Amino acid sequence: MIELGVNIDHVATLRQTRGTNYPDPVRAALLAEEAGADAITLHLREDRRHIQDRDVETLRGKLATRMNLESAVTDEMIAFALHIRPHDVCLVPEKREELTTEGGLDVVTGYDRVQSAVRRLTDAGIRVSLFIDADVAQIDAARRCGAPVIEIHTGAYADAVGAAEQRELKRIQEAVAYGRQLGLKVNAGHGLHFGNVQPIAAIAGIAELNIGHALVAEAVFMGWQPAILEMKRLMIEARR
Ligand SMILES: CC(=O)[C@@H](O)[C@H](O)COP(=O)(O)O
Ligand SMILES: NCC(=O)COP(=O)(O)O
Repeated sequence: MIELGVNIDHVATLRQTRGTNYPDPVRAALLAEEAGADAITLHLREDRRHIQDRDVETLRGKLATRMNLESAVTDEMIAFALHIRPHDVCLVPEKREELTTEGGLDVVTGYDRVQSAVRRLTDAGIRVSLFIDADVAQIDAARRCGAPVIEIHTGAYADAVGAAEQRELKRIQEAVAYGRQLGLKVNAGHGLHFGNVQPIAAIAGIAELNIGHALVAEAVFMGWQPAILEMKRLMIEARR
């Protein structure tokens, strides 16, 4: 059964916009679990533009499912992840000036740094995922550096239209098959929404989709829990 990781980053974006203490991303996480989320994903960015350290610390130990903490490969963020000890850490690239995560982690170029982070987190009992593009060399490097999980960046697929969207979908299908061939758990995420999720959810080798921005957007119109219920319904329907 394909799983849904609900990313609560942009509940925090709404809070940070005014510097209020609402909407509370911790409340959003617990309600998301009630609505069927299989995991809660949150990204503590170096610039703290949305999720704050206190959100992660408050949520720690409160989840009935599992925390998937997204983290840049920096000493600060790895130390924080080791302090929190979530079930999962997903290592992601980060650039201050980016609007959102623009591409996958370059494991090939940053191999030693990534491998060291994977080893430290794994030794602490944390399952490590690498957020990478649908690229054979990156998948090979992820496997070689000891990460048991990869998350395929679906942003290029989400941004594409027409023939380009089909090309991106094929790239993702091939990347998922290759990752599974290497024995990796393969997740996917970024930019997925009600209109484009089903072709990705239909890919049999995908274990989990991490979705956030579109759920917060849909919640404005249909409510938070109904949005999560509908996303899960679409995902399960895609697998039938
Ligand atoms: C890694 C990824 O695609 C997202 O989970 C990440 O959180 C994007 O960063 P923003 O949430 O800041 O857009
Ligand atoms: N890793 C992807 C994620 O957690 C959510 O990305 P998005 O749905 O907010 O684009």
